[in-house]
Amino acid sequence: MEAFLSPKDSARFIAESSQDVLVEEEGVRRVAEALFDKVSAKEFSLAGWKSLHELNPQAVSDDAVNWVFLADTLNFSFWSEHEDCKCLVKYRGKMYSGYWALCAAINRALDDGIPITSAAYYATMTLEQVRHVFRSDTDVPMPLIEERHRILKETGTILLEKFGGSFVTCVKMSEKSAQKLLRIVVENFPSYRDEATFKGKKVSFYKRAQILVADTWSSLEGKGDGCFSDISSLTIFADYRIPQVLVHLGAMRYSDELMRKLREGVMFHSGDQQEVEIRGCSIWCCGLICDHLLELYKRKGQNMSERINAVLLDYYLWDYARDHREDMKEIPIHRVRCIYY
Ligand SMILES: Nc1nc2c(c(CN[C@H]3C=C[C@H](O)[C@@H]3O)cn2[C@@H]2O[C@H](COP(=O)(O)O)[C@@H](O)[C@H]2O)c(=O)[nH]1
Repeated sequence: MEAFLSPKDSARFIAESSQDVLVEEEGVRRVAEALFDKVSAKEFSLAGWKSLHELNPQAVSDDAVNWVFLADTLNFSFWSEHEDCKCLVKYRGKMYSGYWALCAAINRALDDGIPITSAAYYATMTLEQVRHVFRSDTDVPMPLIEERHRILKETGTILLEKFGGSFVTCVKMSEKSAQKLLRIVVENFPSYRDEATFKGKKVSFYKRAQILVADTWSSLEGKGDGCFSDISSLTIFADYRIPQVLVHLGAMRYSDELMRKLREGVMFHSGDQQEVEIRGCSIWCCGLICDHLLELYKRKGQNMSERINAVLLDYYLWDYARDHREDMKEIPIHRVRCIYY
């Protein structure tokens, strides 16, 4: 059977023949120049994963790695039909939305003595128990709760049967290779197979699998089993926020026809040509931004390959998008209900 192109090769292929999404070379250069002084900031650092995000586990431990595995297994589709009517989770006096609502619900369950990060527990949860753990503090529930229940059972069962119930087993099997861990995840856990067919070719994005490897790297602080020698081989994670911020910053552009559909709130389906173009061009665009950033430092005699990679660029842009929601409201997200991002 024909193999899937890697996310990087998929992005190149998609960007070369994309019709409704364009990577703006001049915009890429401008974004790289604007980020030049940010590279040394904590928002662009591995340490920022913990220091900037109070809900992320702060310890270097097996529990933290299994927390990351659970969070990234459910890390998809948080957008709501109406911005002012969405799932919110209150945790320790603070309201969280979107992806952070998921993390707040996980930590709320742990505080309540529910072993939600243990595969032995989530492999056998009932739908009612899943509804309770991920309950919203508004009358808008977390989207796709039935799918989340199905994925918890499937993923938990596989982790128990093949890896002794802990994602740490997978990490150790990867022998400090990000690509090997990515392969272990995609080959063993079906819900992570974020793939499509584009103009006759089998392409992949592996958004949740790649962010799982990245978050594992961050949780282990890039040390010990998490000292991935090839972490720079990952691409950014093609979600629905990164495209929005790339268009907002002028590094990417949508055709008038696509922008009209986005503004009308048209629902796309995973694998649609325009949806694949948005995701593939986002990956390609960020790869070019990284390349240009490295080049700018190289011209100053500095090799920044340890400080600049797609993971850290992604984290920075994603957090930027979170903090500039109001500025970006003219650029609609693309709406897909799926389990991949
Ligand atoms: N590309 C990219 N996509 C990311 C993340 C994260 C969370 N990572 C955080 C954890 C540690 C890091 O420091 C990050 O701060 C979630 N998502 C995706 O966004 C969407 C949710 O958006 P909203 O509805 O606004 O919450 C949804 O598709 C989700 O899968 C990321 O980092 N990069």
